[in-house]
Amino acid sequence: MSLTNGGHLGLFENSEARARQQINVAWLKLQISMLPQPSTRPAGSVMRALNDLSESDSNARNAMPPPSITSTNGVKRQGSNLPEPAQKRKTLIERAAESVRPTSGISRPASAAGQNVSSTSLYRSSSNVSSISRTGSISSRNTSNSSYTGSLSSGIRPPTSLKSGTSTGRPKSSYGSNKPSGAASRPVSIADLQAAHEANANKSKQMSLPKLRGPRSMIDPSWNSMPPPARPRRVSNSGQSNARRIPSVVIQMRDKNRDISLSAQLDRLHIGDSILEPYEPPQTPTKCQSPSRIPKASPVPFATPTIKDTPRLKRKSPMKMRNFLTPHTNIELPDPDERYNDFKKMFEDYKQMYQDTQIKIDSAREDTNHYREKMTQLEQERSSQTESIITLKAENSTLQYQVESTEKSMQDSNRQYQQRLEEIRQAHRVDLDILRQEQREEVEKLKNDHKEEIRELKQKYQEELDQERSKKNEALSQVSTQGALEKQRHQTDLDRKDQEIAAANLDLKRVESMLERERQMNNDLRDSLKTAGDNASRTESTRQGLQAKVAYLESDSKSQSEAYAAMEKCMNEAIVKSEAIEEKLRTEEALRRRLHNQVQELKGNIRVFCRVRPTLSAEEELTRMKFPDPEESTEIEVRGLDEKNAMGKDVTKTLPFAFDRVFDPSQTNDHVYHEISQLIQSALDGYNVCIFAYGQTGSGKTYTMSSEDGMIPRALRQIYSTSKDLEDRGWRYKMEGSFVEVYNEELRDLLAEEKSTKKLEIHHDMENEETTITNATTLSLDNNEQVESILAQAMARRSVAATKANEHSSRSHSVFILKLVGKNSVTGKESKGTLNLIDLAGSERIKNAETSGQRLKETQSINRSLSSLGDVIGALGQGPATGPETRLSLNNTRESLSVAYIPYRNSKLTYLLQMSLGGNCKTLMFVMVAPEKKCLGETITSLKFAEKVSRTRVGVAKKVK
Ligand SMILES: Nc1ncnc2c1ncn2[C@@H]1O[C@H](COP(=O)(O)OP(=O)(O)OP(=O)(O)O)[C@@H](O)[C@H]1O
Repeated sequence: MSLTNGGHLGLFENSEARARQQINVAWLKLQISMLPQPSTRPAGSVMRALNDLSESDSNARNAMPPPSITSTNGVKRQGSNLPEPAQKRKTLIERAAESVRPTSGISRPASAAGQNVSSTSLYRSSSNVSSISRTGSISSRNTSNSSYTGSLSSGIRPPTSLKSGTSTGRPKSSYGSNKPSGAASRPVSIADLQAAHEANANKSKQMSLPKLRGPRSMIDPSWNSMPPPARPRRVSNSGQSNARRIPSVVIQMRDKNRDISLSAQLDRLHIGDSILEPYEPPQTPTKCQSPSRIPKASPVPFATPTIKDTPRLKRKSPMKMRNFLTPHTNIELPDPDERYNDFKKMFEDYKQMYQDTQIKIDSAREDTNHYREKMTQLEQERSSQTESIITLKAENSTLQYQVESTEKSMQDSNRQYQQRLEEIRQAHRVDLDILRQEQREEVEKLKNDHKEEIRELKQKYQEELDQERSKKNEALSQVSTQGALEKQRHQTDLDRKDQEIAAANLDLKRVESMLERERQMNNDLRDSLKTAGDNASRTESTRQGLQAKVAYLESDSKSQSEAYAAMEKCMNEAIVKSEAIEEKLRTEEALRRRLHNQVQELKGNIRVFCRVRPTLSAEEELTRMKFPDPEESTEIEVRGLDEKNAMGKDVTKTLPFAFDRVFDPSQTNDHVYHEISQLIQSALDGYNVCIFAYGQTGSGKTYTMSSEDGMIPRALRQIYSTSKDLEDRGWRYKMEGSFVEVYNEELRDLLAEEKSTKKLEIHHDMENEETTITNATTLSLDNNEQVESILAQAMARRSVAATKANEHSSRSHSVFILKLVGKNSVTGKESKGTLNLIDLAGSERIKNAETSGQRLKETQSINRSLSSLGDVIGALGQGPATGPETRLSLNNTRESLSVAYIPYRNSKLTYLLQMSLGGNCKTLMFVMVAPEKKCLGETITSLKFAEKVSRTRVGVAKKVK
């Protein structure tokens, strides 16, 4: 739409511009044609001007650069292609007036040459205007062209700067066109003027005015580039001359400001040898007022020549008036006839020029009419274009309105759609909320139902579970009760079976021993029987002989009496032999006991066994120990503490120890007891046997002595069993046991009632070599059940005592004393032995123990008693070991003190064990060793003490009387 409008407008403006240019050119031609023809030079000037115009026209047509090319002075036109802001549309007349409106460049004074020669100035001025107009035409043409090509730059007009460059737009063919404007100050000589006039005259001859006329302007494209009617610049009349005043022809244009006076121009002609005045530019630039209307052909634009400007010329150059001709001027005047002829010729020229001009006017009138027609057509076209534009604008407005209404309706519909959408969304949201609420309620309801169901199910299952559990519990309790009963019954049966087995074993052993004895006796009896058989056979033969004798005696009574006496003699001899055999058997039993005792004596009266318990924790660091003789098992090597030798080097010694027997950690209580069982037998044989365990706390003393399979229970069982075996040989034993402890140098009864406050005291019967503890509870070991009872009670008391005195459980020496009194009913012999099984308190260094108060007292007491034990053993080893003498000397006589002093009274423990230590008793010491390295110090101390004891020889044990 805009393109079409632009195209229409551009076309219209082009037409308008062309019309205006045509009018201007016609107007110019008309003016030129109306000019009075000078006789010679002016005509030349006019012709030159027309020729310039033609050349300008030609130049414009032929050498006109494209719209974007530079102007004639080489300066590129600026902004010719730039769109101008929209302007108020003007009428064709106004535009025509604008195109001829003089610019500053136009009003600029012409060159000096133009100023000095009026005609030249006029035509050059015309040329200038023509060039300006051509420039304008260029602009118009450019506009026209751009209207077709650019179609958006229809309103582009030549920039003012281009218009102002009139000096640059001067045609090259114009007079002085090759001169720079700055050279205008040079005075022009008459010779120059004449040369110029002649040149113009020659050109005017070549010039054909009719070429400007004719309908060519309508069909020739170059006509479009014709300049607008150039308005002759008002030439100032400043050019004064001291020459004679010559009536000048003034061409008065419609605008009197633009009067061009030929007379003034003629005044500038140099007459004679007068000095030509330099051109003086007008004080104020001449304004070329554009006609508000297209000039009509009717008014006569020319005025009659006047000379009214002459005084003004005089007035402007008062100084030069002195050079005017005066009656006194001595100047040789030219010939009047010649001057007349010149004037006449000039007149003819003017006349001719007038006629030509008249012809031109006519032609111009025709052109004007033609232009008017054209104008009318153009006006019609314009109006039609305007109407079409209006129509198009209306259509555009309608379309815009439709577009706006459509957009508005679209916006409305969109808004309605949005509203509808929002309503739908709102409704959807509401529905969704309702649905959500319903679903939430439903879910809640379902949850509640499920919870209720779950709760009911839980309750139901819980009840069932409880019932099932109660049933199970009942069944379990029944089963457990039955199991417990069954277990108890089984345990009872088991115990009974064990007892039966033990009894059976004992019986078996007893039977075996009895069998052995019976076998022996049988053998003896067989021997006796054999002897008796022999005797009987002999007796029988004797009897038979006697019977024969009786028979003979009957026949001979004397011979019978002699046979009876022989038989009686044989019988008496058999009885004697049998008695001799029994005596021999008793003698052999005594020999066995003696040999057994000798074996024990060979082993030593104080023997030392070493036992290393196994480690109780795998994380503990152990002492490096070696058992170098696994077969004999009598040595042990202990890697000692780190020490520094004399050189200051770290030295770790390996300490070897040798004992009667060494038990490594793998050895059990069974292995240990097997080694001491012969010693237990000695107690039955009437010896005092003392077995004690020595060692630091936690080294395994109680485990070895008092545990269920320890030495005490095993000893009791063996003693009871052996005593029963000896019954077959006539021995009857009475066994009484007591269990005491020595705590802080006090005796406590472990078998007494809990609330017993009886004080225990030790009494030695040196005559009977018997030790008694007053107020101590003694349990009799008369049968197998009693043995187990004593063991159980002793262990219970021991545990009760340990529990009761837990704070001093390892702080006391426990002593189990079993007295064995036997009597052989056959031989009538008696034996008294005592078995002392002692679990000593743990040896402990005070500096290692956190001891204070009661604890310190306990430790001191323990250490003192242990030290006394060592002293006693050491004294026994150093003494004469005479046995009874020693005891007697210790207890009864001061004289014997010199023999040996055994410090039994230094502690309750040694005093209690006085009868069990020394030459007439068999002593076995267990040195218990803990394998942990943290116990290494105590271990070495214990081993050294045990080694000292082991080296002690206390004489030969004797049977207690
Ligand atoms: N040969 C062993 N085999 C297995 N465990 C043992 C052995 N010897 C000792 N023990 C264990 O070592 C721990 C300490 O032993 P026990 O109580 O006999 O030492 P103790 O020397 O009597 O101590 P205390 O002097 O404090 O009474 C016990 O738990 C015991 O069972």
